Amino acid sequence: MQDAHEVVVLRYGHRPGRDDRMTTHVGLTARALGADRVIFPDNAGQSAETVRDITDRFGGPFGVELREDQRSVVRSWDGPIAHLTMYGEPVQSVEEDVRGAHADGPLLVVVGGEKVPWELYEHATFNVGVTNQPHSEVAGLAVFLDRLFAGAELDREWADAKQVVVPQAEGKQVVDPTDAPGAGTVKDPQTDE
Ligand SMILES: C[S@@+](CC[C@H](N)C(=O)[O-])C[C@H]1O[C@@H](n2cnc3c(N)ncnc32)[C@H](O)[C@@H]1O
Repeated sequence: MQDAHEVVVLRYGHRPGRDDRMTTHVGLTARALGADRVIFPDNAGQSAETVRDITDRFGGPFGVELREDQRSVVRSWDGPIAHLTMYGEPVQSVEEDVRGAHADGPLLVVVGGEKVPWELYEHATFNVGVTNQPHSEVAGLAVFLDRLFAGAELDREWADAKQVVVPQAEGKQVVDPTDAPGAGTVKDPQTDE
C-alpha cells in the first residue's frame, strides 16, 4: 500500500555475504536521512533485522519490507521513480523536477548493487547521477536524499525511541528519553555498554 507523500527506497539486488553490510547501510541511511521505508530483496533478511532493531532502539517511524521480486515493485509503482546511477543526469540539475514529481505521488528511489537490468533505466522517471563517477549506493543515496529534502531531514524528530543520543563536542552520551536531560547513563551505542 502506497502513501502519496512517502519516499521509499528499493535496494535492487543483494548478494548474501558479499552485500550484507552495504544492504544494511542502505537501510540505515534511508532511515536516518528521511525516507519512510526501505524494500529489500527477500534474501536480505539479516539486513532487515538489523535495520528493524535500530529503529526499535533509536525510533521511527520507519518501515522495512522484504520482497521477492524487485522488478514487480518497479513495474507496479504508482508514482515517480528515481533510479540512482553514475550514468544519470546530474542530481543538481534534476532535483527540482524530482521534488515537483514527488508532490504528485509517492517517490520510489532505486539503488543497485550488482548490475541492474536495462529495463530499470527505461522504466525510471529519472535516472540520477550523484556525480558521473563510480562510487557507492550508500553515498549516492545519502546525497540524493539530502538534496531531495534540502537539508530538512537533518532536523527530523524520532518517535518511540528507547535510546537518544545527546550530542557532544567530545565523547558519547546515550540516554533513556524519559530521563531528565543529562541524567542518563553513558553508553556506546555499538556495544550497548
Ligand atoms: C557498485 S555500484 C554499480 C555501478 C553501476 N555501474 C552504476 O550503474 O552506477 C552500485 C550502485 O551504486 C549506485 N551508484 C554508484 N555510483 C553512483 C553515482 N555516481 N551516482 C548515483 N548512484 C551511484 C547505483 O545505484 C548503483 O546501482
